[in-house]
Amino acid sequence: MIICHDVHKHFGGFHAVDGVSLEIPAGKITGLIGPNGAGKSTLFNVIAGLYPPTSGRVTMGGEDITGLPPHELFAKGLLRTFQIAREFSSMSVLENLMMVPGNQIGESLWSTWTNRSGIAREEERLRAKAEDVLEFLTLTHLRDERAGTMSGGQKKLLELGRTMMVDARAVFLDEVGAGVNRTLLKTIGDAIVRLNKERGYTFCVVEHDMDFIARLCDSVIVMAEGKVLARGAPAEIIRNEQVIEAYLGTGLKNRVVAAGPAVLGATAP
Ligand SMILES: Nc1ncnc2c1ncn2[C@@H]1O[C@H](COP(=O)(O)OP(=O)(O)OP(=O)(O)O)[C@@H](O)[C@H]1O
Repeated sequence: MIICHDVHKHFGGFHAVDGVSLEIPAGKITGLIGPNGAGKSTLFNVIAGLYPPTSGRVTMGGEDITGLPPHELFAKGLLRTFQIAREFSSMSVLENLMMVPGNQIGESLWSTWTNRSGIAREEERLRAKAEDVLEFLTLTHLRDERAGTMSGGQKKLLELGRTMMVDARAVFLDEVGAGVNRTLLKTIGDAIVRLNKERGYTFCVVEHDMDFIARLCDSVIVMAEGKVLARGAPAEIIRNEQVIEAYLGTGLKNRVVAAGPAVLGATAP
């Protein structure tokens, strides 16, 4: 379980995250939603070690991980993906996956002279693992394509695949559905559910598409203006008046309740 204890992140006088305490239960899929500028990405960045918090603590499984750099969190199995997928565009899809695990034997110049068979075995192991990941994500047909030629949605699947090359425990996904077509979004959603059910991944998902959140998440945390506004099952959250007001303003709330969840899926004004 990952717990934020009264986390603050200030940029000058601006309180982007303003006293957030929340729990992300192990082995569950938790949604993090809120209007634009609510502080979701900033909180992700604090948890994933990209920003030190101004104050407060983050723990994982009882261990204090506050302010640890991303590579140390990566080694502990905590990974964050980005709104814009980052791939090595001139390398093949397969090579992008094989790049992920750090400290490969072949990375040291000395070992390239002294341990050639060890390097070959390591490469074979990585290749087999990458092939498994491609099959899991239904990307095998793209294995030799240059990653830069993939569609936005395929790049997001590849990013999910990169988390599978290491023993991830907790994965933070930032707007994995943004700009992705419905078919690929379903593939991404299915992969998340399978990783959760079959491999025990813990997920925390920032997403504006409420249908996607409702399909995937066990519970949803709502942030607004740097604070936690509400927490509950997706069905409760889409009917929570405070949440609707935070997204759209009081005057529109009756229309939202009548229209159902998809309206919350629209990017807030
Ligand atoms: N590095 C920064 N310096 C100054 N202000 C920042 C910085 N990063 C974020 N902010 C501000 O903090 C607030 C919260 O931004 P954040 O990106 O965390 O919101 P968000 O909930 O993820 O929004 P969105 O859904 O639009 O991605 C915004 O007002 C943003 O302008």
